[in-house]
Amino acid sequence: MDSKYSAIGGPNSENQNKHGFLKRKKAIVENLMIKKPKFSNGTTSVIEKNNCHEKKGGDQKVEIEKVVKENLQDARKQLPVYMVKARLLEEVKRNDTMILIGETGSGKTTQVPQLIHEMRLEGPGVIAVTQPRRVAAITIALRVANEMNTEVGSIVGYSVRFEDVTSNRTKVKYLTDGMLLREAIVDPLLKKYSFVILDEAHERTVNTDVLFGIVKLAQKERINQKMHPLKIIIMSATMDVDSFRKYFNNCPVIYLEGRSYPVTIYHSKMKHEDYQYAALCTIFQLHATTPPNHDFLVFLTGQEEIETIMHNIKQIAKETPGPSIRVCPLYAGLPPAKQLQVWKEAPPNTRKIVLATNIAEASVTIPRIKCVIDAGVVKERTWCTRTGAERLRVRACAQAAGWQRAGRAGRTAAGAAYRLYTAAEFAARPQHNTPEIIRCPLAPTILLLIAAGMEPSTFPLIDAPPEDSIKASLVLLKELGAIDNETNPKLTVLGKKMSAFPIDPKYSKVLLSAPEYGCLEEALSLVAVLSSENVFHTPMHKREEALKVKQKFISPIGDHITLLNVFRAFCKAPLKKQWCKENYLNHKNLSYACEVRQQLLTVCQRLNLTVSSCGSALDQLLKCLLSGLFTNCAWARGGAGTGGRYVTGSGAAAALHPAGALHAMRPPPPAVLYTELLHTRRPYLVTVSAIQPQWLHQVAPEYARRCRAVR
Ligand SMILES: Nc1ncnc2c1ncn2[C@@H]1O[C@H](COP(=O)(O)OP(=O)(O)OP(=O)(O)O)[C@@H](O)[C@H]1O
Repeated sequence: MDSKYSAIGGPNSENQNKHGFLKRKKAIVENLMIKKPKFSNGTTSVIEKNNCHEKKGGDQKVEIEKVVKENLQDARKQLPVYMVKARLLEEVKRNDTMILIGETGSGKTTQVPQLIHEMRLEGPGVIAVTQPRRVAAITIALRVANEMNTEVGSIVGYSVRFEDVTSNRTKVKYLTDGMLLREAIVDPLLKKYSFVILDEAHERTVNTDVLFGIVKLAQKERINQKMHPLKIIIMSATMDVDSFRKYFNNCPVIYLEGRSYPVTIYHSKMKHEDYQYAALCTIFQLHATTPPNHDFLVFLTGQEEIETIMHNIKQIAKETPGPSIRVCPLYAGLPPAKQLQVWKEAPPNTRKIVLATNIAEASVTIPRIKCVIDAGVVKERTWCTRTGAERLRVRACAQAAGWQRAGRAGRTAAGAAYRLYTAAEFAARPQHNTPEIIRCPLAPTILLLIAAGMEPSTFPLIDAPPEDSIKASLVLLKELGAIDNETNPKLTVLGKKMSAFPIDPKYSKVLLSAPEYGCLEEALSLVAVLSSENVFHTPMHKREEALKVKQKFISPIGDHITLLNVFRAFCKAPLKKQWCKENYLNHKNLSYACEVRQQLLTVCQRLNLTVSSCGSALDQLLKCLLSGLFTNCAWARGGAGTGGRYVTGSGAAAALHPAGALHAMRPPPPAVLYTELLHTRRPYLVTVSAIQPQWLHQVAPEYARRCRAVR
């Protein structure tokens, strides 16, 4: 491991202040002038030399496309996986279950399914390849279709939430782990598939963990029923092999050696208090010293942070010599079409800087990325079973994530990864992430398991979640009316309908109750907005102005109606982009909410629900919301101070979030309904509406009795 890198222009006493980067811009530019580090240049790959073909026309275009296709095949053949294909296929034939470990970029995700298909080992069945993230499933399917010289949606397809690009001809199907899980509800034996390849197993998302159990049971049952066998392949570059091997009955583990291109890792020589600032410094130092065709990928924690840094890069770039810069954000809440912009080639002499969360961490290849800048942090949610509070915190990511991130450089040429933390800090980190199943609410997963006919208490999991977490989720599902009892749960008619929606059961209950309150029109809009990221855009430098504009949407009833006002106004606005800009709203997130609404409406229509509007009777909408979110009530405690002090149904004390519509209300409402109990610096109720205390007794009498003691 190399430690040549010392983070350049890192924070010092002069330029450290708490007012954002713009005040530091001068310091950054000055630092650039004085210290120019010597970093090695990358090399150019065959694919890269030819990927300008789309701009040419006529015969020349056809000619160039042919060369690109040939080069794609040449590039494939150079991949470590391809080089050992005969041996690998032997192992695939011989074993029903196997674990495949290979370096990032060795060709596991793109090649293994293709090789299996080329030999027709899948027979009449389909090869499913799961990915924890939709952007990976889509881009890999596009790449593999290209390599196989076919259109995506025919032999190669993908299926992600709200988008299915497959057909009867599809033999290699990339899909998110959540989608395969949903398919398992309808067909727990996964009969359509002859292979299930679970990729990026180290990520340990709750969906992948559950799928491990589903495929294990399906494989066994298919043998019992003398059906065609189900082959299982577990893949990763960085996983905890021993526990997986034990779980899969000591199946063989195949190690692949070699990677496509080298990645040099550089660690910071000193610790950074402020990783955002260190990231900016590093971006501009590398910008000054690397050729323009070296694109950068920077790992940060979330949308707001990405947008702030994007703004700062654009400002600093105006005063910085060198090639032009194109900044591309990449985070989960970004609408899918916007996410794919990242794969568009930048114009000549322009450097692309991708600012991403961990969604770009595994599986994806963004061509031309030669420098990865890794802040080494991730935003993680943990859940407290007792209070129902979610804690959102930025924490150091595991070593496995560090390796995955570094692996995003060196995909199409040699690359480098700059870690904004020291080698000692890296060594002190845990090797793997805590599995998500240990720290997240389980009601959605348990509902899916029951819907698939599984028994939650005996379901085989690699790591069992805490017992109280399972119990709390069963109690919630019972109170939502999704199951008949908690000890030997069976799905009710309502529960079956709830499992048809690809959303949290609390929200599917809201939609299913809406016809009773005559407000499905509004409920659909509200659930769609709540399913998307923050619709308000409050830039740091225009905060006052943004808050002033927000006032026109604010409802005295609270944040839910405020959100509905925003969404309705957005739908009516003719020039949406311009309108959002003027109103400090996030156009991307509102557009995404529109797409989600359409999808949810389709499910409602399939279930024959009556879509009607409650007009100005907004109490109806709040009662309907309460039918799904009744566990999210809080009551004012005496001596209401700033923001109001509340206690939730589970006894947690929390304050109204300062950004909420009710924060300044005096006196604070006696009872509220909140969407989230979030613990950042202190516990806050987020997205809150005022309700009448007696509504809870009308809407959820059983729960109201249970939590009376707390109040
Ligand atoms: N969209 C793409 N554009 C250009 N090259 C690509 C693309 N996708 C894959 N490749 C090439 O194929 C190689 C293998 O990618 P693949 O995703 O199969 O590797 P992997 O072993 O699964 O890596 P990881 O563990 O990081 O997911 C990449 O290193 C890159 O050279």
